[in-house]
Amino acid sequence: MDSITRRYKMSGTEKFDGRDGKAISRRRPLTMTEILTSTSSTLATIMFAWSIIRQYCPHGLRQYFQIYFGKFMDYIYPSPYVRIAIYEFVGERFSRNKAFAAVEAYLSDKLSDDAKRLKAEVGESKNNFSLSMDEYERVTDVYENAEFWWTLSKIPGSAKKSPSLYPDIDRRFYQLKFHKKHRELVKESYLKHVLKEGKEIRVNRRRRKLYTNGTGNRWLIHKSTTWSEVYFEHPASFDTIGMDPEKKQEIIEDLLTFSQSKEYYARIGKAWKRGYLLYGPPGTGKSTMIAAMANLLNYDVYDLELTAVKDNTELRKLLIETTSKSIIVIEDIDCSLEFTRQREIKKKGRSNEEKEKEKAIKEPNKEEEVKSKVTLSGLLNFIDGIWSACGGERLIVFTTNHLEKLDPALIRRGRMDKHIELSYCSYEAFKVLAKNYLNVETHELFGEIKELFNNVKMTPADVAENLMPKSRQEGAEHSLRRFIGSLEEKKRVEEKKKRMEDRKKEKSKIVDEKGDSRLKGVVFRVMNNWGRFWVGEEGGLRMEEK
Ligand SMILES: Nc1ncnc2c1ncn2[C@@H]1O[C@H](COP(=O)(O)OP(=O)(O)OP(=O)(O)O)[C@@H](O)[C@H]1O
Repeated sequence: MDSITRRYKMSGTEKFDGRDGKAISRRRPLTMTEILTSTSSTLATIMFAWSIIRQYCPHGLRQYFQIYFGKFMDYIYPSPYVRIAIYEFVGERFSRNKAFAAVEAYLSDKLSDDAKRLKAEVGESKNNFSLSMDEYERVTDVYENAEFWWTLSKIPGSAKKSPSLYPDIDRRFYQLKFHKKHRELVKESYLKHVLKEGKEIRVNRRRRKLYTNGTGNRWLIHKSTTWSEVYFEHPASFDTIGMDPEKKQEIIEDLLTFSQSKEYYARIGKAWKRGYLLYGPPGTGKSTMIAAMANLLNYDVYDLELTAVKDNTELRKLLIETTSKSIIVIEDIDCSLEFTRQREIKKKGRSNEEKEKEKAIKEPNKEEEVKSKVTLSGLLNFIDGIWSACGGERLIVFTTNHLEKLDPALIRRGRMDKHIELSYCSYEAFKVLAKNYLNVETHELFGEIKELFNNVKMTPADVAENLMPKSRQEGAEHSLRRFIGSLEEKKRVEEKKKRMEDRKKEKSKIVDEKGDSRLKGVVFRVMNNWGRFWVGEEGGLRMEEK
């Protein structure tokens, strides 16, 4: 090869003759160095071009470029995979996509041990980090022997401030990739499965809340009562409730059956809700039972203060704002409003006092606090009207100390499906409380206590208070002896009260008898003096001269 030939260009595969420009057909394979050099120079060119595009090409145009480049690549090399994107925000109003949240929860449960890019946030659960996949991490999921790949990606927003109401932020989305042969499986069941599981994980992980409706901002904001919330942290459980074990088990079974009966309620065409009426004297554990129910079923609690609700429309609004998996509670329903046998009172005619009350409700004084105009029919609609079906999976619980005062329409079966009486402490209930408060399952003093329970009525609240150790040194025996002392004292008081009542009854009986004989004497004398008396004749009456 001469010096002229050495100046010839090399293209890698063909060599050109420098004198007449014709290609010489001789070929030789590229060396490794040549491949690396040409690849890196191509990459450098692409990077350079991309950085120019990024810098000078408008955001919208860039997106078009990406889309069409993707389409072009698909045309050259058709991919057997299908991709589905689930965006974080959707719609014109940029509301958060519930599907995105469900997928996030679902995937956080599927994170494999070899996942490398994770995100830790302090979630709703107290003092706990929740881990989820970070951007561009990939999770593989297997469902019915098919493989699915999930990645979290984002479309970067423009750096410039957007003139629109909603800022042009990064748009995050989950991308689901699967082979096209699984398209039907995805459409039919996989996505539903992901949503269902994801929602369940979210519900189980959430910190439950206790809502109440107040009148705090009534005059300032919307002039209506709204729910305010705190975290629900009541520790009561059915294990700690002192009551007859069989009755307790029956309630637990009932609650669990309800919570697992979605399909059943749908099949019989009934809204998925159940009403419980808890009644009994004060301090028998009605509120404690509501907390135990919420903890058993993992439900939120809505404590509805009826006197703070302006009217039936506001009541309906509050109902719509409640979520599923919740207990709506109206405590002391007999004191809440005029629901106590309202219709019977109407029939009999109302006293002046009642008329006054009604007038006060009709013409509320603006200076005063809210005067509720919620009616019995409004409340009945709240319980089982057409609106009561929204949300589903809800318990409605009423509590009362005076069952006899309530309007029968309010508590009939179908509205209040289960009536639970919570009564004075029995020996069986005492044993549960002794176990809770003193960690004692059996004791020689239990026999004496059992005997005393046959004659003494004590509420579980009183028993609990008596069993509570009064100092750190106090042992179980000391507490039990003190408790026996209280039972005996109560027995003495009750016996004395009974004696006094008996004496009172005896006295009034004597007075009645005396009164009776005096009255008979008077009638006899009157009849004698007037010389007349009444005689019945064939069902009628006639007056006769003696
Ligand atoms: N059956 C029970 N088992 C365990 N503790 C109980 C029981 N009943 C009452 N207590 C205790 O007594 C206290 C008062 O109970 P709770 O408020 O639940 O009674 P209530 O029936 O709702 O009373 P009220 O009708 O006055 O609202 C609670 O702090 C609870 O610890």
